Amino acid sequence: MEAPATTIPVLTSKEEMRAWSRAQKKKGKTIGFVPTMGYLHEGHISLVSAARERADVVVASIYVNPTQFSANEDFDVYPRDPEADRRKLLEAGCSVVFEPESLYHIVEGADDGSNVVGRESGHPDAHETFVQVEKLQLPLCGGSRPHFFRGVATIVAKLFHIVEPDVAVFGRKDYQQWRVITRMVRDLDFPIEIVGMPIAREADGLAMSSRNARLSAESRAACLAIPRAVKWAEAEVGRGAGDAGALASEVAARIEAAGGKVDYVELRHAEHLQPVTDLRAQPTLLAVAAHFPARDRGTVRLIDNTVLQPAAA
Ligand SMILES: Nc1ncnc2c1ncn2[C@@H]1O[C@H](COP(=O)(O)OP(=O)(O)OP(=O)(O)O)[C@@H](O)[C@H]1O
Ligand SMILES: CC(C)(CO)[C@@H](O)C(=O)[O-]
Ligand code: BAL
Repeated sequence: MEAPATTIPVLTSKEEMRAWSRAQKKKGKTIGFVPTMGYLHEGHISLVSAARERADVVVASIYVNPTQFSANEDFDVYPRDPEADRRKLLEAGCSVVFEPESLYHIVEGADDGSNVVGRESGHPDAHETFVQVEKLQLPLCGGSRPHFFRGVATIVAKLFHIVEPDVAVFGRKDYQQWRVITRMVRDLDFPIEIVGMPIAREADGLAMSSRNARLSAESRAACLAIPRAVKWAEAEVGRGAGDAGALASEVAARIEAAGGKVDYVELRHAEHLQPVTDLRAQPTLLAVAAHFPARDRGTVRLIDNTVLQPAAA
């Protein structure tokens, strides 16, 4: 009997990754794919498990994608721990990890290599092709991070071309991202099934997120106002509340009262993300983003959401 592997194979170039996937396909295997930015937690592992249930082999990628960050965001301090990530992925039954150094065209000697929005190379041969999901990318996280979904859709399209998966798994913590990718795949005919998995939470209710590691101790306690306000909203709508504006104001007030700085609290159609006013008319996405002080510098921006089900008539 073959001894179980003690390390996970790490692929670092596009060519190696594509060759691995094509070799699997030749053997008749289906490929599941979990794109991540690393610093993995149980939320990511739930996506790997979901991919394993749906495909014969599973690829996870770890790549902190510069084009979805602006120059004043946390690209440089984004938490990283590739050794721990590889151990967790091996344990979770992932087949290989794709850890490219850069996925953007580097012009030798002319490029700073960052591609962070606002500090890209101005070289005429630099990367300049982007995917935009024109309307779905605008509200919510796209409002406060206008560069964000352009970067996400572009890197996910590139990763799909390199990994060539049959199924790709995303978390519904990043609800709008899941909708944007689902729309991109439909509109651009990627032959890939997109799966959205529920939010994994800490025991006290906080949505798991790599960025939680940057919260100060005080913020870690205070930010529980977010999941508590989300739960309160679920109960209110269960009791028959219908006024979207009033519900959003109260959720925001609860987060601000705990010391958070609200970025947005919005109620939108769960599928196409258009604003809604009557919560009794359809399942409605309640999406929240708020800043709490970080332990190093600045703030940590946390997101959470739920789909509110109207009370039975
Ligand atoms: N708590 C969670 N439950 C389910 N899926 C999650 C959770 N957190 C992240 N994911 C999913 O994992 C994938 C990779 O996300 P990413 O690596 O950015 O992790 P993250 O914890 O969301 O990081 P960040 O703190 O930057 O938002 C995405 O599809 C994301 O939605
Ligand atoms: C999908 C993704 C890996 C693209 O960089 C990222 O946005 C994330 O981790 O959610
Ligand atoms: N999980 C979303 C990645 C980002 O906020 O950049």
